[in-house]
Amino acid sequence: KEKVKITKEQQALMKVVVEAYNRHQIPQDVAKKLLQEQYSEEENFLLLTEMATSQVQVLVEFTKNIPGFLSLNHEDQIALLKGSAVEAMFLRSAQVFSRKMPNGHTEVLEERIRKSGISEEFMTPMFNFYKSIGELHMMQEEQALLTAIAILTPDRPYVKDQQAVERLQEPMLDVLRKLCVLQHPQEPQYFARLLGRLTELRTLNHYHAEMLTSWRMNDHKFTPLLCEIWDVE
Ligand SMILES: CCOC(=O)c1ccc(NC(=O)c2c3c(nn2-c2ccccc2)CCN(S(=O)(=O)c2cccs2)C3)cc1
Repeated sequence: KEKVKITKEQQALMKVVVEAYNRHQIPQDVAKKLLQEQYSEEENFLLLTEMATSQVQVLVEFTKNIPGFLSLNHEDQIALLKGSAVEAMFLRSAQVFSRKMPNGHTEVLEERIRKSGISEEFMTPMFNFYKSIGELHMMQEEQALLTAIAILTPDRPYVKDQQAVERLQEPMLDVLRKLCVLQHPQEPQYFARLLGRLTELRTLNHYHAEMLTSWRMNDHKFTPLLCEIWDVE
């Protein structure tokens, strides 16, 4: 049984990624608003738009701190951000949702999101994903690395130099694999389960695209940043 050991460089890489990941959380006032007063469907939608917009800003800051990302070809940097924006938001949403919130808060939050004008057929896969992430009880290191791995997916549309992206993604996969072995010795398949969530996450891209179309039908407005990153309007 080879002794799994995280090297000094891998420790350093993990530290940079986790610190960048933790630097931004949902602005407390916004999250509080989502949990408090009664809101109309319209106001819930606006709150989610506000939160999703701040999430994109956070995603860009986080991504810039991924070692090596800024040395990628500029067009490829944009292609990776646009290709992973929805997945990164739902990964982050799942972590917010499954965080030990004071009991009752999760239900209220779920209620708000259900009453925000999002079509029903999108809700089920979204909440199933939140629950499947919650069941993993991921450590913050695992959450941060998994988000970086999702962003550094080489086969996003329009990425030209896929090898350069693979060279950044591989060290992340390697340290996450070692971390899973060390943190979950009784669960040899834990790493595989984490990567399986990335596959489930890709299906949410499809649902999200459908959702955007349905919103545009009943002319819901998004912020310029969301329109830019989601390629709408
Ligand atoms: C500053 C750092 O920001 C964060 O950490 C952060 C984390 C999570 C979120 N999440 C969300 O905005 C969000 C959305 C949904 N749920 N949900 C959510 C919020 C809290 C907990 C769990 C889930 C469904 C629809 N989308 S949407 O983008 O399609 C949308 C629909 C309508 C207009 S925009 C958004 C935002 C910021």
